[in-house]
Amino acid sequence: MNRKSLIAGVIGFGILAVAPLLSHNPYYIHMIGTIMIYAILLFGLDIVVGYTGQVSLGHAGLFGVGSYTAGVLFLKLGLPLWMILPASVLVTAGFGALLALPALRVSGPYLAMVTLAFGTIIQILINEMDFLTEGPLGIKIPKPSLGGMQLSEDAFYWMVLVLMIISLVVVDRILKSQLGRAFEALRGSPVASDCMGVSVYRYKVYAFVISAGFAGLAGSLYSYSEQYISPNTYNFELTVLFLLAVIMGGRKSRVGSMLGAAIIVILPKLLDDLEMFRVVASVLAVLMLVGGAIAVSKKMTTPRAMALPVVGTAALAGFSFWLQSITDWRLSVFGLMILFVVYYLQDGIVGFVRNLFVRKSVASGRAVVLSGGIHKDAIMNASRTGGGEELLIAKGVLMQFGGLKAINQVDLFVKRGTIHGLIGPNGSGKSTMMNVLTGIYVPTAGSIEFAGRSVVGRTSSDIALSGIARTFQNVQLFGEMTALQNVQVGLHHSFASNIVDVALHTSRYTREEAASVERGLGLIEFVGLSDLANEEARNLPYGKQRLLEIARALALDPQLLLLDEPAAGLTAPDIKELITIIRKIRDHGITVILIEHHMDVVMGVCDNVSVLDFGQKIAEGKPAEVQADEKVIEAYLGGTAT
Ligand SMILES: Nc1ncnc2c1ncn2[C@@H]1O[C@H](COP(=O)(O)OP(=O)(O)OP(=O)(O)O)[C@@H](O)[C@H]1O
Repeated sequence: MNRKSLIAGVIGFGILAVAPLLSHNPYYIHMIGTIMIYAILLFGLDIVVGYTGQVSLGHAGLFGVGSYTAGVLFLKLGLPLWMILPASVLVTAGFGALLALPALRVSGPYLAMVTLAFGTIIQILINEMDFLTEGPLGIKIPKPSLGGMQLSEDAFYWMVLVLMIISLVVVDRILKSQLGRAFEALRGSPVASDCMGVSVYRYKVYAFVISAGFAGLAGSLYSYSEQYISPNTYNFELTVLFLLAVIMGGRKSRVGSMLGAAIIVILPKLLDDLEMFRVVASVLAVLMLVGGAIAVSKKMTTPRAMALPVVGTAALAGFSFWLQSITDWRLSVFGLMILFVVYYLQDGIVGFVRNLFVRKSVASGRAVVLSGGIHKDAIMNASRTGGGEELLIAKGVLMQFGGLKAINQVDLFVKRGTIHGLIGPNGSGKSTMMNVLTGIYVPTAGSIEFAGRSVVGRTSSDIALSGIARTFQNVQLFGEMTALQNVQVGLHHSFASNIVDVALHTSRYTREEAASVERGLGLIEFVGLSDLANEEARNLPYGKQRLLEIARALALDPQLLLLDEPAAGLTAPDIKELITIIRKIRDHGITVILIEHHMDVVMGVCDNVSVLDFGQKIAEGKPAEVQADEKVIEAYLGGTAT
């Protein structure tokens, strides 16, 4: 956390801490308490929505599980607060796992439907299981006691504030650790994530379970806050409100979650009061006018693009003064505001403000100081045991897509410590072979052995961890992450620390994190991108992105590195540099399979070359032999071999 955020945080939380002393109106204190409770839930929901990019419509259900765990444990067993809070977290995390394990096998609209169904089932269960939950009657819970003393409204408020701050710190730490990077990576490119040994499915489930834990904590605090819980609270509207809060506040931001929580608690109340609504609509119109003027003057947008939101908010302000009563219009106005945010503030309020005022050449808040420790020899030497033997043995590999045989009975033998070229005309099956070797496709027939173990049928992440790393023909970087963070995802396997280490920043975690930064910078230096380590990957030129993919793949400490057209998009000097890099990689004992259309690269670095045409292997041998082969010249080089 930088100094400015720390000072802003201390001031903000300081104001929240003294609020009960300044305002003696219990209504407002209760309202702020509710916002803080919702914020705890939204910190967790943002992990799922903002970081892993999944849609969950089940969080009202999870919130309900947390509330009812607290309610039932109090009602039936009379347990104290210090037992009820962790129990609610654990039970809800368990329900989160129950939901996530089957649900996360699907994605997109299907996931939305499954989570929605979960929320509905929870509500029905709470209603029907009256032997446990008292059904529609609900459960009454008094304010909790601590040390034998029942907490007053103010004391409870302070407890919620402390728990919110702890939740914020824990979530922030998780998201800045290897776990957070895994969450972000699987959103950026699921296929690359799996091929870096970060199992997409497993980390989606982790994200869901962690998020459910926070929903459980929020739910149990809510039951104490309201002192009465009933099934109707945890309905579909609430789940939509939670999702909107994350989007409105701004995803991937803790401030955004707190802002979102404030909006969903305060806005409905504001819309109950016409005078208040007029004030809010007028302030919104002024903010939009000023914000729009700044954005246009900074050339971040065009006057034309700003015209509609400025006129729209001005019209809303005018409309508010024309209205006699707001009751009939409440839902329509709420809906309009939501539409406005979805259309014009897609990065939420925090994202909008950030774009407006912060000049970002560097990804916010995550720049790593480059001075000091760079790992001098960041590439691990691959084991050279029994040099010269075959590291990869593929026999009779067939990959069929419907009637098309993309690879047809191909044998491939790759010797340890060599650079093996795989060439052929467009559509000859080279990338398909890579995908088969890395578990993205399961071959229709044939066997593939890597370092004495079969690859067929294993998951991509398992294969990656066993020592096969790759780059992609269509670059698959994690675009919103910095170059260094991309490489750190490749170093995920070097972390043994768990979520507790991350939350407490134990010495094991801090040591591993520091080592991953050091090695990551070393690998970035190895591919010549040192001055771009803190740049978001999506902002790098295409050629540099390819080099970054190589650094990320090397982070896996592979024995075999598959390079899929690494020279595509590189300038002539960059290609020379690339050839040097590939040779240096081989010198570290790492075996390379190289797909490339640039013949000078293939001829310059490869020890052996296999040639594919229409899915079949038509030639194999030393580069010079292959170059002179009649069939190759006919099929691939078109008689222009030099
Ligand atoms: N998932 C898929 N479904 C159907 N057909 C596929 C699939 N993947 C590849 N193919 C087909 O398999 C054949 C081989 O494609 P592949 O991408 O492996 O060729 P390539 O040699 O890598 O070509 P290029 O040099 O253009 O990348 C092509 O005809 C392609 O359309």
